[in-house]
Amino acid sequence: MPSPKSKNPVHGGGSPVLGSSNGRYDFMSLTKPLNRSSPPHQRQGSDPATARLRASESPTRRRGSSSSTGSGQGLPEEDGLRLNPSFIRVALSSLLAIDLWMSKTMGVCACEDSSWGSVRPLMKLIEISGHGIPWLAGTAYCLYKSDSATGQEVMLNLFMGLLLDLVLVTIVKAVVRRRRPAHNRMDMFATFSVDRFSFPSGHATRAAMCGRFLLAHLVLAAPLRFLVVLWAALVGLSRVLLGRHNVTDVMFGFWMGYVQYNLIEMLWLSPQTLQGLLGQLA
Ligand SMILES: CC(C)=CCC/C(C)=C/COP(=O)(O)O
Repeated sequence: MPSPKSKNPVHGGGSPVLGSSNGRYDFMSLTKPLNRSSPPHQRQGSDPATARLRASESPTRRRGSSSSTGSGQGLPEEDGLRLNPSFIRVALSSLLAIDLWMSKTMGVCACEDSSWGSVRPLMKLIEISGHGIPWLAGTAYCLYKSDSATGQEVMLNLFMGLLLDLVLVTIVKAVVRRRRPAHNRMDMFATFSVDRFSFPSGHATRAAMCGRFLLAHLVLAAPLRFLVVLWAALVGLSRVLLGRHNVTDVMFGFWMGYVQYNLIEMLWLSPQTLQGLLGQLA
């Protein structure tokens, strides 16, 4: 008499073609027919074709097929469910491999001895142009110096946007915790502890957000507008050339900064809102 385990060939991580003679389970060849002494329900699918089909199934799928007791019904649906996650996993790991390879290849200013090491000082200058401190200090200074209500409104919203950017980037970096590329030298000035992580690039978010802000509110002349776009692109590119970031950190940073600008527009502080807020505080 078969043991309870052999009645349910699905459990125990074993194959439906487990032999159970004298109480022991042995893996049997999947291409050989099952032992004649097996009960009829175990002999289902004992022909070589079905056995091969089962052999190609993963343990998870075998688990899932217990309800159809080897009838084969429901397989196409299960195939759809199982193929997708593995396809996504393969696609993601391929993307990651390409990202790491591209980032390493492009990190040509990562140190002075790198192939483009002589350009490193220029890249570091571009880095400073996208750093949070000059942007916060510059905006606060313009806010203080501005004598028109419109100017103050614009500068205040830019200042709030810069703070929002710092908070959001900190949160995402702390959650994702992706390490910076191995070839990066951590010699950036004024960093927070969360800046040991690289995803997303804070410089890229700031460049995209401030770039959009400048284009929408401050820079109208066409040649200057081109320079703003060029500057934002160079800030992003310099992150990879300096070896600070992987390409995907910068791409995501650009996207995040772009969306952050939409957020600034949505939460725009008008003088009336500001007066209301200040009135509530007083
Ligand atoms: C200290 C302040 C106000 C901001 C820190 C700015 C900073 C160093 C961000 C890191 O940027 P990446 O993520 O692009 O390396």
